[in-house]
Amino acid sequence: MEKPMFKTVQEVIAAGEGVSERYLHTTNGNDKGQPLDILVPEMDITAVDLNLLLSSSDDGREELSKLYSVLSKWGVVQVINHGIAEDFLDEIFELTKQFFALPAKEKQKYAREINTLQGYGSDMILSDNQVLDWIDRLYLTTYPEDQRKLKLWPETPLGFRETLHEFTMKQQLVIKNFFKAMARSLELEDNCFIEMCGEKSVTETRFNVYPPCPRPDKVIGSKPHSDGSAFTLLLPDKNVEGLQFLKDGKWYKAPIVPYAFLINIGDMMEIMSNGIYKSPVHRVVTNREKARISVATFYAPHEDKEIQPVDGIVSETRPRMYKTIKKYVDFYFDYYHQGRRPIEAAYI
Ligand SMILES: O=C(O)CCC(=O)C(=O)O
Ligand SMILES: [Fe+2]
Repeated sequence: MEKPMFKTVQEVIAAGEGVSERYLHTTNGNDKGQPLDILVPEMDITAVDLNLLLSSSDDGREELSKLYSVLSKWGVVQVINHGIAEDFLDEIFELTKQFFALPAKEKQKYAREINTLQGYGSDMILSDNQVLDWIDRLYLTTYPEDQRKLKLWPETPLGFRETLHEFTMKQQLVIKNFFKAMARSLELEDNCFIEMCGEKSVTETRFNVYPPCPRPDKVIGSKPHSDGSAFTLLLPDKNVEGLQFLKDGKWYKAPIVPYAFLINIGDMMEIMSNGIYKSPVHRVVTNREKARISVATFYAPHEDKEIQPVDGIVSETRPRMYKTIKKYVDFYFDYYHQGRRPIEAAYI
């Protein structure tokens, strides 16, 4: 059960309250008290061209092997030439900015209710010692259309709803194509992943704002986690860094590639690929001067679908590493807010 809700970060700032204890990472195991704002090296992830990935030319095959190497090394890739126009993506960012700039009262019309996920506000607070993230977000199920809670879809700024609908439909195509490319990169049947996820798969879009934070050394924007999705299409801020990925115990910052989708593997794809593509742990650090915005879309199988390593990926040399799982979301957030990896529950 959820604990009583707190103010949003924007409300805390507006009230001039400063950073309360609830946001502070002390020596609770989060990098053993190391400041959160230390400089970290940049990841060497290459960008892949989605259009090229799907062509059956020699260049296409070369692009697929690039995809294989970057995903098996990092679990995250920059995807360019994905078919969504740059001005449309600018519009998404503009509407996100405008929504978070609305007066608190207006945003509260779309507020998340206690014990639910969708809507505007903070993330769920599941225990008294959960360290709070310096983030406000608007979280909406966007697909299938009959799963939408339209009363939580902002009517202001004007055009938000229509543009989010259009964005969702455009992303469906990127998702299908990316699944196909991943299957080909593993020499599997084109539709194996998408079929396991099923027609009733869900997409959810999470609009994030990380306001400027006076204590970037002790306060985190988004605590270390891996996504519970099959994969996540992320549009990170084009101007403000903050997203970092963990590899072999070290943090690396994600490079900014304007208008690319940064796609990261989620736990469901880690299971379906039998661990060849791993769902990376990532976090967002805060910034003293600048607000940061991002828009993340999670694609996940319907909770009733059984997810397991796909046919053709398990062999004598690579035995099955994951159980068959279902209703992942039921325990995901409990693990998440304790800073634990829910995928551990799926290991054989
Ligand atoms: O803001 C970002 O860049 C990442 C957000 C994220 O990891 C998430 O929403 O799951
Ligand atoms: Fe994430």
